[in-house]
Amino acid sequence: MSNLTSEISSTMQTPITHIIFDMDGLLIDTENFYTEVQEIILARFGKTFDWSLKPKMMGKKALEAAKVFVEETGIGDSLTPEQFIVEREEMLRDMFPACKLMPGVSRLINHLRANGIPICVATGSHRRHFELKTQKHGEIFSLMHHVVLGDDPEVKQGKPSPDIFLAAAKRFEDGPVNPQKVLVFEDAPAGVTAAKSAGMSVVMVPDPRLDRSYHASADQVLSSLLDFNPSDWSLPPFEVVAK
Ligand SMILES: O=P(O)(O)OC[C@H](O)CO
Ligand SMILES: [Mg+2]
Repeated sequence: MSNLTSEISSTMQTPITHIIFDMDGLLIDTENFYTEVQEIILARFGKTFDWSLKPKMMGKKALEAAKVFVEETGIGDSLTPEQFIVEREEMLRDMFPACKLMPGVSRLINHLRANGIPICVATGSHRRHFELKTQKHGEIFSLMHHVVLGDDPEVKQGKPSPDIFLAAAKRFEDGPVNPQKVLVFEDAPAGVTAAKSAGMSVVMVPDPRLDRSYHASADQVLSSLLDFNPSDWSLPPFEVVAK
């Protein structure tokens, strides 16, 4: 995989004080499960699921993504968005509990906590999926100050609307936090748009299969959280391990 590490594209006016993490595809590898299940469903209709459709779905609330899926694949006469969700659900609920943390998550979260940087999660996932996905990752998620879910009453519209990030910025202990002081980590184009619309800075960690044209609105693009350098954002540096 080529290294994507890019220079920060905007000049920071205000130092970053708070961090918001996306979840699916950023903290945990669940986006691959969605892809796998959608491939299986489309195969039934003699069609293939590919990476031109994936970016239009990822990061969005379930029903919004389902509508895109049936419309764009032209299977709307045979499967409604609601039926698609039911069919997908049966497979996903068995897969989610086995999800893994993405590379670099543990090191980064523990580092930010150890340095007193307030952190939280803003995910399009609803409560039931969140519980399944985090079953084995309680330790990491317990380090988050709060979690805002896609079915939260304050999240009127899912990503790419800024609702979820603005709600997340309000709920920090010392909130509401000025969006200019917030750094968001995202993998999805809809999430990057949502964070930029909220007035926040964004580090994008995209799947390598995502077309590079989607990278343009992020402030920094990385191949992996392992490549994140806190000093780029005037955050406390990782400790150098003595040899
Ligand atoms: O990427 P997230 O965490 O906002 O999750 C969104 C959906 O549940 C999956 O695309
Ligand atoms: Mg995501």
